[in-house]
Amino acid sequence: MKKALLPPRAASSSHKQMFKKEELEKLLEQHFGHSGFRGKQLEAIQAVLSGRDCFCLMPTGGGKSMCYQIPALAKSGIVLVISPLIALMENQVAVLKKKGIPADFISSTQDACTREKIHEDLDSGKPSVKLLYVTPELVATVRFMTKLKKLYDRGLLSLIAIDEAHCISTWGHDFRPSYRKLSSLRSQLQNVPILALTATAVPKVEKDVIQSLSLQQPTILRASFNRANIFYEVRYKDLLDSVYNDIANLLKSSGNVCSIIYCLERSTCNDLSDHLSNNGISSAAYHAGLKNKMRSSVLDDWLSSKIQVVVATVAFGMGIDRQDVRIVCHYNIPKSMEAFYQESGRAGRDQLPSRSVLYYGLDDRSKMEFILRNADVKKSQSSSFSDSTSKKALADFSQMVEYSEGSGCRRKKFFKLLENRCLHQFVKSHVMHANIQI
Ligand SMILES: Nc1ncnc2c1ncn2[C@@H]1O[C@H](COP(=O)(O)OP(=O)(O)OP(=O)(O)O)[C@@H](O)[C@H]1O
Repeated sequence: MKKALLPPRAASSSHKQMFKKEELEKLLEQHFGHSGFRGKQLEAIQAVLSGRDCFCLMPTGGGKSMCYQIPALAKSGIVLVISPLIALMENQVAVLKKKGIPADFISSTQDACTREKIHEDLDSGKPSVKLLYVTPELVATVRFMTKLKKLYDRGLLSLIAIDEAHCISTWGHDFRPSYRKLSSLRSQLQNVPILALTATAVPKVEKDVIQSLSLQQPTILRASFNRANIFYEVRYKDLLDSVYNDIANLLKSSGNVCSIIYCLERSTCNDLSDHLSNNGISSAAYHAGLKNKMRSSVLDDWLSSKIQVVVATVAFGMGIDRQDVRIVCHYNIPKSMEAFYQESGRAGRDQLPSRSVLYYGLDDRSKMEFILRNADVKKSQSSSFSDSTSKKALADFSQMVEYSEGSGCRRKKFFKLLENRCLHQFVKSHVMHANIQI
């Protein structure tokens, strides 16, 4: 079947456009081979296609990218995708190009000639690119903003999608100062719908994202963040003879499955990876202490299944798109429920049964409490870091401890803690006059 875009409709008349579910499903089927939309995808797509701003909370692996990829195919004009990681952009663009969808990215890693070609296309009468991926840093430059304004004035900008939108919020677990600069988008490009996407379910973050981006009466969509295909388990380090052996046995007994093991310290990544390799498990360490070349070769080997297990610090994660991660282990307790949700959520993005195994020990608990307190002391010396921020970090961590030390069904406990946290914060801090769908 020949793949086609929908008949062109002028970007300028976009606000009145209505797209039927069947039309959009056809695009999904033709271009991506999926038989139907998942979770809140359809609502998000219809919201932005009708010209509305939208805040969309979907779980890790929930299919957030479809929420801007389908609009790019449905509408004339360009969808600008703002993404925090160059590796993630490269990956998505390569996948889209393979499918024959005109996508590109602009980044410092490209040679000048490639960048120039993209700019020439953007300046041409009829740009061919449908999805343009850029970093928040680029958007903050005067040169690129001027280019965006020109596209906007010519009616060629159909949507701005902001991936990992929680990075804009200091309340999020991944705050990035460059995201703050995106707050000027709304005033500069007034009528282009903005779609903010995240898997971070904290109301304070949601409120912050919506306010910082000045979203106008946004459609707010929240899919359930329960990851039904992940089995959650906690193992007590103090009851095990050797945690390293336990992990090796877990991996061996599961077959040679794709796995990530998160450790707090680089030295543990190296040690544990050596131990696993000596036990016949194909593994490598990944952390910020390795040279760039080494890091990308480990990533490539893991993405192409040359190695199955990566033993990593949390430097390995955001935007890593391998669908069939079957096990995510935490060798040390994470610092918060949100961090745990994101990290464990890298398992089972293909929706097949997967496992999260957390190794918990009292020493680790004390170590993390020490780190969180110490971070407070360090920051308060150099800036106006507030006491409440440190209290928050320790309170967040205490929930992680509650999860680890409690008994009964981990899934229930995990999602109850996350939900309570959200409801509690919702009541305290969230007054929203918008179209909210849960
Ligand atoms: N409607 C659908 N039907 C089947 N598979 C889908 C559908 N939508 C997306 N997918 C697949 O789900 C996987 C995850 O999608 P995507 O990378 O967009 O997730 P994400 O929400 O961005 O996750 P993360 O927050 O972890 O980055 C991809 O392999 C994608 O092809």
